Amino acid sequence: MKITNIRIGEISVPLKTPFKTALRTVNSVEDIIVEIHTDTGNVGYGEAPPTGVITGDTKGAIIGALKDHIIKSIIGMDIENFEEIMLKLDKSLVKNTSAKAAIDIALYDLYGQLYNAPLYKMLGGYKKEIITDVTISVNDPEEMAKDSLDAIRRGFDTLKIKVGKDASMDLERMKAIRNAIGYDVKLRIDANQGWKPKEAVKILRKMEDTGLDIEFVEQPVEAHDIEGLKYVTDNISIPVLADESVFSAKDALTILQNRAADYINIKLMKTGGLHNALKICSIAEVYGVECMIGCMLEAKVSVNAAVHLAAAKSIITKIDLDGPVLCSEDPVEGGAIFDEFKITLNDAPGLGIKKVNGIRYLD
Ligand SMILES: C[C@H](N)C(=O)N[C@H](CCC(=O)O)C(=O)O
Ligand SMILES: [Mg+2]
Repeated sequence: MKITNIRIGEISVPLKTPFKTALRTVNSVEDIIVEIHTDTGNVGYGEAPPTGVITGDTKGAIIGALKDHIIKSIIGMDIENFEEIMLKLDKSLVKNTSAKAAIDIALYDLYGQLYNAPLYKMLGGYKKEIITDVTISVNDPEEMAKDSLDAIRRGFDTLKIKVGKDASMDLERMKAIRNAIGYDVKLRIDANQGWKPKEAVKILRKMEDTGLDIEFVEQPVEAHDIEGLKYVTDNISIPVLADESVFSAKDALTILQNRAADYINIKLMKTGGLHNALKICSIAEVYGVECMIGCMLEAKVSVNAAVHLAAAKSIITKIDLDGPVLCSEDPVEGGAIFDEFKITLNDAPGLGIKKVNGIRYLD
């Protein structure tokens, strides 16, 4: 199964409501899609969202990385030589993890098709169904309480609450939500780097003292501030999950060796795809540290790949794969079925994607 052509396109999918974090506000998913075509007539699909404030990858940078570096380095190669293709992909240029992830995902899709097996079974096949949380955007406390109640009515039993914007309001936000929803639903919070270390400890201790029952706090401080992350982890009881601080397997090792966080959030757009995400799973297994699998604002192609990984690996115990349910439309035919909180895999080969509708080709 030789790679004969790699096509690049873009899709645009409006969100149901604006997505707001401490880092950005977004109204639609604007992602790059890749199709890897082979001499056997198979097509592998991949996707990359431009999340400049987190990965540094803009739309132009993703297209440039694909056209000027990555495609040239793997065209003509045989999917049977999978390890060799992955080495070429890694070495094609530094950083640019989103462009690499799009290609890595499409290659794994073809790898599954080559051996006629669904990807989650090839990676471990731990389960076939997973349950995701849903994100509540950062707004004023009343609106967040209302959005949380709506999410519970839709069946979600775990909410990921965005905080870290106008820090003085964060305690009020969480009190308003807890008062509205009661204690049967899990609340995890994500500050998206919005606090300083001492400020984070102050706010989180108040949340502890108020009995808000927070499952964990995600990325309280700036991504590069590992010392600050450790300071927060050492000084509160709520567990800390590292997100923007961990891109590579080496980053994960540094966090775990220093006990700078309690959990790791794996995202394919940070790792450069599944092959590096698998390395983080192995490191976490060695340390006995559970992982979350997350996504950026992504449609169903790349989130599908994350679903396969989540279903394959027992070390992934927390799921934040709500990208597709935040979208108002689904451009993807085939693949996993997203029914609000419940995500069910099927046993079609690879990712099981039949078609992506509405692609505007850029080649
Ligand atoms: C969409 C997902 N639930 C999420 O919250 N991801 C964010 C980053 C998303 C983005 O800005 O595109 C995160 O975990 O920080
Ligand atoms: Mg996060």
